[in-house]
Amino acid sequence: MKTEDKNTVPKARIAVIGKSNVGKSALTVRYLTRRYIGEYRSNTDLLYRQTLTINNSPIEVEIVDVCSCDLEAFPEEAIYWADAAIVVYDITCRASFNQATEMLQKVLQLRSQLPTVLLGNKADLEHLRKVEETEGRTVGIKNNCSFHEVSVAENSQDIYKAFDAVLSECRQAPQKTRKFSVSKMLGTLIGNVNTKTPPETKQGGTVVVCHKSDLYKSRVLRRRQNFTATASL
Ligand SMILES: Nc1nc2c(ncn2[C@@H]2O[C@H](COP(=O)(O)OP(=O)(O)OP(=O)(O)O)[C@@H](O)[C@H]2O)c(=O)[nH]1
Repeated sequence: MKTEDKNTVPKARIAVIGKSNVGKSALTVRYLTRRYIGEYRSNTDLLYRQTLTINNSPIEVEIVDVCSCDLEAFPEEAIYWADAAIVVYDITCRASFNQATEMLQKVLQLRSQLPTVLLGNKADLEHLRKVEETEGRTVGIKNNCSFHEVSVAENSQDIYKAFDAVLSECRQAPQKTRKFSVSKMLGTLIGNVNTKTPPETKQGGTVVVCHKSDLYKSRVLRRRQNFTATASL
């Protein structure tokens, strides 16, 4: 987490990763907007930015929703970029669980102290379940990270608990040295070399649509604002 000085709002970055179609975009949008949007275009990474209040204190949160379209490659840059990771699988898809398990291990190899959560999504589809809850819990325990089964569709309260807990952990973590600042990177992402922050929307959030391979090189392809209104995301 980055804190620039006493008066600035602390910042935290979360990478949401997992196999394609597990519900990463739905999860991120649900957490930030409380809304469920069923269908998303999914050929780009999305960077969300919003100021939230956690434990009565503001925190500026950036969440990268990593697109899984590129042969399911491990999103290493996102993990180096992040202050926390949320690894998602779909309880109706064994392959997504296997991939989440591998991803979790890789995350912790690269960043052993990174606050990490394992989420088994689509818990509403009990009749299609292929992964038992105990299996997820066991992987969580083995990797020393918290675990929840959730349904983004049904607005499980554990979604908020998981994000809020990881953000609280970020806030408590000592500041780490960054290769580049959040504001500078975002400023560059939106094509503003003066590093001014993008205008806030009424809901206080912005979403930046980024090309997967260019996100961490700070090159923007397109910008959207007011993501709560862009239901086609
Ligand atoms: N039944 C059910 N469907 C869900 C849930 N969460 C997401 N979905 C659906 O799962 C599909 C994939 O959701 P996305 O959010 O696009 O998944 P993603 O992981 O971002 O997919 P990629 O962008 O391909 O990586 C969509 O049809 C969602 O409506 C859930 O909790 N329950």
